[in-house]
Amino acid sequence: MTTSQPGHTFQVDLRGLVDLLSHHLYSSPRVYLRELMQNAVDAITARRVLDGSAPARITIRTGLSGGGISVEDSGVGLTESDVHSFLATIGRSSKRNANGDLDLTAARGDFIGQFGIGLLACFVVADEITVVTRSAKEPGAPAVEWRGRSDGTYSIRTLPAGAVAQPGTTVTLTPRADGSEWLEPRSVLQLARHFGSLLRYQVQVVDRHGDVNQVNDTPPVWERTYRSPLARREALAAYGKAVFDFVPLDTIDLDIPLVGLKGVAFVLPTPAHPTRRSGNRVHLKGMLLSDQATELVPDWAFFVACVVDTTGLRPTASREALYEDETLAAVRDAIGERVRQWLTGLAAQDLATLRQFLDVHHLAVKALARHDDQLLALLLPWLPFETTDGRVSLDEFARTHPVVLVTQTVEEFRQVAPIAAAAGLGVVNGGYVYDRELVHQLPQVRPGVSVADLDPETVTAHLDGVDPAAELAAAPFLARARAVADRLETDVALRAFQPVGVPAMLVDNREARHERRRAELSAGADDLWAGILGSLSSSEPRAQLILNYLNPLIRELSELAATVDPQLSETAVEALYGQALLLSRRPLRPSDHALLNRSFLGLLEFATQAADAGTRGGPEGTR
Ligand SMILES: Nc1ncnc2c1ncn2[C@@H]1O[C@H](COP(=O)(O)OP(=O)(O)OP(=O)(O)O)[C@@H](O)[C@H]1O
Repeated sequence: MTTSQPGHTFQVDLRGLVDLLSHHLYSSPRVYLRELMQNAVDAITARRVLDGSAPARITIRTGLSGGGISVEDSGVGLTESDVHSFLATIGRSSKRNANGDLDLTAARGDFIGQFGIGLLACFVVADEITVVTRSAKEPGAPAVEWRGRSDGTYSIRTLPAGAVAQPGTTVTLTPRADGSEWLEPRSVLQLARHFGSLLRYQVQVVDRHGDVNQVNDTPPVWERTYRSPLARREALAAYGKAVFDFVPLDTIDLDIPLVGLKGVAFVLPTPAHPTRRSGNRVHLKGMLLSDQATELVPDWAFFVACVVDTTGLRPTASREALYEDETLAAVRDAIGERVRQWLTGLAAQDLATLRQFLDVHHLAVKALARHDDQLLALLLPWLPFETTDGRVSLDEFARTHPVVLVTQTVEEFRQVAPIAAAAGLGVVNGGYVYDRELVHQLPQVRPGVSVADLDPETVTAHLDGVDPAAELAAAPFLARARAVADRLETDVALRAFQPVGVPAMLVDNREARHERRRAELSAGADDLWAGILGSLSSSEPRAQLILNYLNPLIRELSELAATVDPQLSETAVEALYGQALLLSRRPLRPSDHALLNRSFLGLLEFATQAADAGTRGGPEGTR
């Protein structure tokens, strides 16, 4: 029979707990200074609830003897019993309500801290923390000195009356052997500026010579008053340059009262890669929480980098990231909506900036417009595409081409663009990511425009036929050309097209290419596979080698076919095929390389023989 034991309480290994919370919660030792500044800010906030005119000063002193630093604040201070219950009890915080529960309203509204563990971060860089404090709530109570050590022990003593002149707290750190670099004067000033640039109370760093450096520059640049909108824009741009090291293309004001969020989205002046998102800087009540908060803006808005200060978002316990909750999701949506409004505003009133923006970020906008009908309607006509008329907006293109043809791949576009353009067809390169999908959505936005996929037959159909007599005269050459092309699974046609300089064009589509690949495999396969591959054979159109009758070389080859060495005609056809293949800019297969090689060497041989024959037949002594 089991008997239930009276309640036991967990035992805590203090050394282990201190080690866990100080060394393993945070990503870097540097957060120690953030925790100290944050406690100082919270203490001043608490004192100002008692006395609205109380001083609000935070002084960080560096270069103390032994290499330590101290952080002194004019905050609310602690009585002896406060010290026992808050400083010396891990996990207890004065920033919760009386019954010990987290009073979220007060903690979020007024204080930065809430967990009761922040001070322990100092043990990453310090062996000992000394807190000398005098309470503003009980001015008659003596000042108290508390010494906490990284092994989890502490001592406490009351100081004689008059030892501390004013209410407030001074926290002093004695460095650890391996943490002293973080307490060096230069690191301290850098860290204080990094974390504290937007803190609302004055923060100064004073070195051992008494030189004073300001840490913060309040109010934030977006909350100041300016002579003119231009002066404001310039100030924001200068701030963007200082923080992100780029001059923004434009700035977007952010203001979400629901979570007390204000700040600015800086539009990147150069293209950003969607997967390499810019780091947003999130301050919580002035204190920098993260400079890598990608979660603050929707994925699609990767072309902005934000700096915001908020009172209403929750930090994780390490205070290095935002807590992912519904509020954060709502903030993300609100920022997305603001960026969208900015784009709408540009389309309505500032086309020059819109064009500048699209030049840089069209890819981002294309990604976004696919899922956003409003934005699609707004921006699709302005988006630049590669077309047979050059790089133009779809609106411009559709004005001159009532039927907009779009290719499926870049190589299809490369292959047919010059010929289609010469034949009066309007083709858009749909091979880049999102482009084909977007072009097909154009009729929704611009009714009356029609969009169709371009197929090779459309192009061939638009090329002029050749006069029957000329075709007849070219019959012997065409017969030889067909024999060669047949081995390459290709048909041959004679047409007249521009530009004249192009002797032959290979019109092909994906199905035809698959068909050729299947034939190649089937030729090299054993009986079983050849049978299976053969059964997959389809009657899709083959690739077409279209010879240009307007081209002088083709004309000569067709006219002289009867008198030319058949071997030369065949090599010439192979060379034309090879050249058309190169023009199509398609990746070459080993068999294509072999063909190019063969035909080039073949032509060289014919040329050498011809030169040789010419020399022999020439006057004596010319050799
Ligand atoms: N400079 C200070 N002035 C007055 N009280 C302080 C000061 N620093 C710390 N304290 C007291 O010590 C308590 C514990 O501080 P600690 O930094 O560990 O946690 P916290 O600030 O309450 O919460 P968090 O872990 O979120 O930072 C605080 O709640 C506060 O009561």
